[in-house]
Amino acid sequence: MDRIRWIFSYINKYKFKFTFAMIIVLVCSAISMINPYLSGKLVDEVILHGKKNLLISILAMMIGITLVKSIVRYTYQMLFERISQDVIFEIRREMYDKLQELDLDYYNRTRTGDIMARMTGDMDAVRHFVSWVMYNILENATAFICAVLTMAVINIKLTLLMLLVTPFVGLSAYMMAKSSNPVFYKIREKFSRLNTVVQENISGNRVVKAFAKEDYEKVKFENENQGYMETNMELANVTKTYLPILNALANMFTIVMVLVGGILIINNELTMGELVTFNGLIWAINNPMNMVGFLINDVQRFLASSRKIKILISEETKIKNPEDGIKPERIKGSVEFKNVNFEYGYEPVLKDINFKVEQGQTVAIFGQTGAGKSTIINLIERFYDVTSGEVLIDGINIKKYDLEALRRSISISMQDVFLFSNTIEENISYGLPKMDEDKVSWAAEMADASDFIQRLSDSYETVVGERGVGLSGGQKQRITLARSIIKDPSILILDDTTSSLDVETEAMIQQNLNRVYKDTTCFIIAHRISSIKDADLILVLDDGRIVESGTHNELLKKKGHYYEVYQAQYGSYLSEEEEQREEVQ
Ligand SMILES: Nc1ncnc2c1ncn2[C@@H]1O[C@H](COP(=O)(O)OP(=O)(O)OP(=O)(O)O)[C@@H](O)[C@H]1O
Repeated sequence: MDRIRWIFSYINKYKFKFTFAMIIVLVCSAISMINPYLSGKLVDEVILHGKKNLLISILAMMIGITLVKSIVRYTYQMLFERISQDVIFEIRREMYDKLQELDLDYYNRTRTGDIMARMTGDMDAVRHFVSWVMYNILENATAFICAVLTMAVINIKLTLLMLLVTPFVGLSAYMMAKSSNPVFYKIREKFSRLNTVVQENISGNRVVKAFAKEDYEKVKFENENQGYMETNMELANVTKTYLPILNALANMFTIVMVLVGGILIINNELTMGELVTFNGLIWAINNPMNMVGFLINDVQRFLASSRKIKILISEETKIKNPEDGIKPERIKGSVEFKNVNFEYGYEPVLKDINFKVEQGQTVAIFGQTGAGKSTIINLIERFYDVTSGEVLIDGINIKKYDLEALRRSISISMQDVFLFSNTIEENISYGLPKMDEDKVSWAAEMADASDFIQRLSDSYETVVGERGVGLSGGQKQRITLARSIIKDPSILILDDTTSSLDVETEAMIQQNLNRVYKDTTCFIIAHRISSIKDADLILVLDDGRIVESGTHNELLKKKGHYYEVYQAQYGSYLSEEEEQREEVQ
């Protein structure tokens, strides 16, 4: 019931259109009674009593009624279709808005295939319900009621005897609904799994090919496909059991009508014309019985799909955007972590992190993989909230900033490079209010990407990503770097952004950044000492703790973890340099 209430909360916006559509369904059902009634009159008055003068007018009325009925039916079908499209448009928009609002935590625990299933198959089930199932239920119910009333007026005895079959239809329909209900939820789940397998196979296509695992993938798909098919067969079996019963019961109406109607005619309790009217109305009794099985299935499909959509729409994001959050013209860029602890689940990932960076400084975060470097960045971007402690930007807790204003001031070039399947120009200027070609080529130059972009067949107009040319890892990194640079951020974060670049290119990019972004606070995560040695502050992270911090020279003097890595990376070159330094000292 809550899902019916839910869909009506959308339909209510079109309540005048919807009420009008319902009224004309009722009108259509009512006028559908006229032709069978006229057929009866034709038999009784024209054929049996020879009133030939009535023939033309009765036939003209029947043609007129058929025409009016067709127009009214067409009108309400179009109205329901229109309402369903409007409702779906609204739900789809709400779902998409919600997807934009949801935080990383949601995406970490939700399969992409499942989200896609909600946006496609589930939405279609809801559309079908509003555009077709609803008016069919209404049409069949009103036609049934009108027919029963008309029949009752003509002959109550025959009507009541025919209606004796109805409780059996109701019972069978109830049993069918009860048996098919769980199967629809299973089908919905299987469909989502099938979607996930396909989506992951396409996204991970290179891995599949590199490992020559096409056959393995085929088997994986085959299993899901088989599971989906079997669950659909389970539904077919339920339908197969009950549909013949419902059809047989529907035919019982005709049998009772012919049998009892015949006896009543013999007893002069019914005229031949009245039996013809009953016969003309029998479709309105039979049809709902024949349709009830299909309609039950469609309603169940709607219930299963709308549940999934409703869950997504009512999903709560953990990262709350404060009401009246601070929206500074421009954030300056000082960053402070005060006693920060953080865990994704139950395992602590960051432990008692304390550091302060002034505006314009460069901070490097250094440490083994899994030490928690990207997590620190996630907290600055407020992708997650700290478990305890505070992250301050310009001395203010980041939870007090308006999320959009905060993220607008921070630019991040991520570890996982992602390009949209669009032109390079669009990728670099992503999200900017208006395209500025000069700015795009300036950003590309800063990221040392302009040379290779100009060598591409369509230069900045080259389409990359899914349908476009393939780019090397370093080229993609440089495009994403240009995308971060063009934003003119207060805080620039380079999360392993230059790992695919050679040392000279990396040095050149860093010089460019130092020259142009003097006032921008810069966070660099890198594994190469050469990438971070000029930083104002280097934080050495180990198992979620800052174990050392200082400048390159200070850390070397400490002869701790940083020094060990330095030695490992520079080897014999290092010993010579040290000797020279000692000689100078
Ligand atoms: N979304 C997540 N859910 C649960 N645990 C996570 C999540 N992201 C990271 N972790 C865990 O948190 C720890 C720190 O991860 P993080 O990505 O910050 O490390 P990192 O130092 O950046 O590593 P790398 O250099 O490999 O990128 C790891 O143990 C990782 O398994």
